[in-house]
Amino acid sequence: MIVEYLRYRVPGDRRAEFEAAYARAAVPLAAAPQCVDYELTRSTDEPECYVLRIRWTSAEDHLGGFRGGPHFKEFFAEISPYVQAIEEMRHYESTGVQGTGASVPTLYEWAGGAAAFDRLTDVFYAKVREDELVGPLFAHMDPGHPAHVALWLAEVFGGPERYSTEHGGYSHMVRRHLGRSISEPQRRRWVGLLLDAADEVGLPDDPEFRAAFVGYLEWGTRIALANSQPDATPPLTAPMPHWGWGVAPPYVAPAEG
Ligand code: HEM
Repeated sequence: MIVEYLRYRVPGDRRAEFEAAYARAAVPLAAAPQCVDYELTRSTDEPECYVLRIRWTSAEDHLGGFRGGPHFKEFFAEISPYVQAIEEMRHYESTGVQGTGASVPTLYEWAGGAAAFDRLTDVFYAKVREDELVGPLFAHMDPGHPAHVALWLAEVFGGPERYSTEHGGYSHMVRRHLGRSISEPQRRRWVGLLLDAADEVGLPDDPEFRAAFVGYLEWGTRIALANSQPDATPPLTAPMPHWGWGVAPPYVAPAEG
C-alpha cells in the first residue's frame, strides 16, 4: 500500500468547478481496483489549498495498472484542466508511526475492561465444564484457563498486551488447539455458551458491540477448529489479532438543538 498526495492551489473563481470536476473524476477512480480509497480535502485556513490523498495498492499498480487501465482516460479528462494548479504530487510510504486516537472507545473499554472479561470467562467455563458436547474437551483444563482466555480476549479487543507478554502469546494459544479435533457442532456450542455467558454477566448488548463481538467469535472459532484438525499444520507464530468495531462504531446521537 502506498499513499499519493497531490497538493493543489486553485484560485477562488475556479474552486466550485474544481470540486465538481473531482466529484465526477471520483467515479472512475472508485471503479479502479488499484485504488484503496481517496479523499479530497480543502484547507480551512487557506481555502485555495486542496490536498488529494489516494491510497493505492502499490506505486506500480498506480503508475502501470491504473494509468494504463480502462478508468484513467475518464478520470484524467475531468482533472486535466487543473494540472497547472498542482504544487506537489508524490508517493509516500508508512514509517510505521501510526495509530488511532481515543475518540472511539476500544471494544475492551466498552465491554467494561479486565473485570468484565474475567466475569465472562468464569461464567463461560462453568457452563463449558457442565456441557455434554464440549465439556469432555476441557476435562483436563488448567484451573487458570478462564483467566488466561480473559486476558486473550481483552488483548484482542484493545486491552493490555498481557496474554502476549505473560502467557506465551499467539503461538501458545495455537499450540493449545493442535490435535483437539474440534467438530463444527462443538464450535457452535462453544460460541453459543459464550454468548449465553455474555448475557448473564451483562456485557453490553447494543447491536454495534454484539456485532463486533460475534464477528470475532465466528472468525476465531473457525480458525481454532481448522487448527485443531489432525492434519492441520498452522503457522505457530503470527501477529496477535486485534479486533475493532468494523463498519459500525458505537452510535452517538447528535446533540439536540
Ligand atoms: C475465538 C475462539 C477461541 C479463542 C480466543 C480461544 C482461546 C484459547 C486460549 C487463549 C487457550 C489457551 C489458554 C491458556 O493459555 O491457558 C485455549 C485453549 C483451548 N481451547 Fe480455545 N479458543 C477459542 C476457540 C475454541 C473452541 C471453539 C474450542 C472447542 C470447542 C476450544 C478449545 C480449547 C481447548 C480444549 C483448549 C485447551 C484447554 C486445556 O488447557 O486443557 N477453543 N483457547
